Amino acid sequence: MSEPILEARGLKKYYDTASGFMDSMLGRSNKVKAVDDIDLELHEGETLGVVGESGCGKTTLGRTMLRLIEPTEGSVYYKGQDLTELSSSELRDVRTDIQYIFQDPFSSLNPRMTVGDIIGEPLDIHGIAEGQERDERIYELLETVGLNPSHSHRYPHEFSGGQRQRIGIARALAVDPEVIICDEPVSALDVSVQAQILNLLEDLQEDFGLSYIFIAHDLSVVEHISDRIAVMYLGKIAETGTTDEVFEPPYHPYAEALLSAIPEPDPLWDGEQIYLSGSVPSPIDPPTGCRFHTRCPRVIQPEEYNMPQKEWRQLMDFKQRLLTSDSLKSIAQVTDETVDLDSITRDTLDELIRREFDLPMQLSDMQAEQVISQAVDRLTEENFEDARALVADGFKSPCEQVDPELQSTGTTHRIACHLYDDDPKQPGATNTSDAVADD
Ligand SMILES: Nc1ncnc2c1ncn2[C@@H]1O[C@H](COP(=O)(O)OP(=O)(O)OP(=O)(O)O)[C@@H](O)[C@H]1O
Repeated sequence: MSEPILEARGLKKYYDTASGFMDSMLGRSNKVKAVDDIDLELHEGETLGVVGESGCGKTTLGRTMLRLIEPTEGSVYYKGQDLTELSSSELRDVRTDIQYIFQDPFSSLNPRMTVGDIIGEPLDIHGIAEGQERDERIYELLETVGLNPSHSHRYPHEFSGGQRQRIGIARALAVDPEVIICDEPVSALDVSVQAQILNLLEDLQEDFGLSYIFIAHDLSVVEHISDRIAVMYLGKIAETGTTDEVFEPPYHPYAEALLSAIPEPDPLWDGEQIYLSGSVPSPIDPPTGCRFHTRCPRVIQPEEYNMPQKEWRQLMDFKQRLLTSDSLKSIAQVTDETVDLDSITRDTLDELIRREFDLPMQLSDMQAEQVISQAVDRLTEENFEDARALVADGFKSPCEQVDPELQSTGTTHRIACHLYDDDPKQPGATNTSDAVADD
């Protein structure tokens, strides 16, 4: 493969959320780890899809790569030149080579400017064309993106969503870029219009030899347009590879869940839909070890346990709830007003908890049964501290302990998951075939 045209190395963006003067004075700040140590490569002429749920850091990554947002740490190389070291005037020159297309085609276009001036603005800023030449370039760009050149005097509100996104694309093309970072360019559009914009982007790539980073929250959108895909979770890359590699086993359990959520029957996916427990944790205080362990359907059991995977996942959910709740009501999610939690018997509480977490009255593993049983004893006494200590110690996954590195599982395929650790001393070490068969 050719040298990367655009490359991120150890890229981090932490947002400071200190809320006021006192916070800053006292050094109290919570950092939102939006992008946390990412390596990424874009090769010439290719499309790299970047996928993940809302809030996982995709936009921050895209904007940091263009230095629209200053990175906290790390480097971004464009044709080998470190963009993080450039002065603002040097950066302005490079910005003609790397352009950005925004998600919302309406709010990203100035409503008081005609379409001609919107597209002409980058030509003016970079001194590319003026007068007659400028007008001709604008007409040519409108035609290139499938719009009528005679509409150049119209305003953005006179166009449909899809047409506005075409205007955004024409504006990006105006400076004759080499790379375009497309940030969810079709998410705000109807499905039928989405296909037209994707086709247009593909045609433009072929005609002008463009390279794209294509950001989306949905794998089905990037599936057809991407040569390679990077799956992001909570500021990190969970899996990366060619589109075929990402759509075929072995999977990162998060990528597998995203694949299973693709709405229509997908020719590349024939598994069942996987439902993830809980919601995406806060990037201010991400989970220890593997960030996905709090929701992972395949979170690894400690060596001493042997129970069905679903049971272990439910126990981990119980643990998380207990560690973050301070009342029996919130632990067992009691909504029934007739249940008096102040005088609840041990057996009733036991039943409520097991029902809430879909656990059998007797766990399949005796050692684990002992832990939950003792925890319920402590909870009946409202001794939350001891109950928490019991589950924190008794239900500890190897996945919580070490942050997994991205490791090769194929020529260009890499997964950051302890299921695929080769080093037997590492937590959760199993070989790949065991990991798949185990599921
Ligand atoms: N300026 C900011 N200050 C503080 N936190 C921010 C800022 N911008 C984004 N964040 C936080 O950083 C995290 C990543 O946000 P980002 O917008 O990059 O994610 P995303 O994957 O693009 O999400 P979406 O698809 O919803 O745009 C989120 O938790 C978000 O709340």
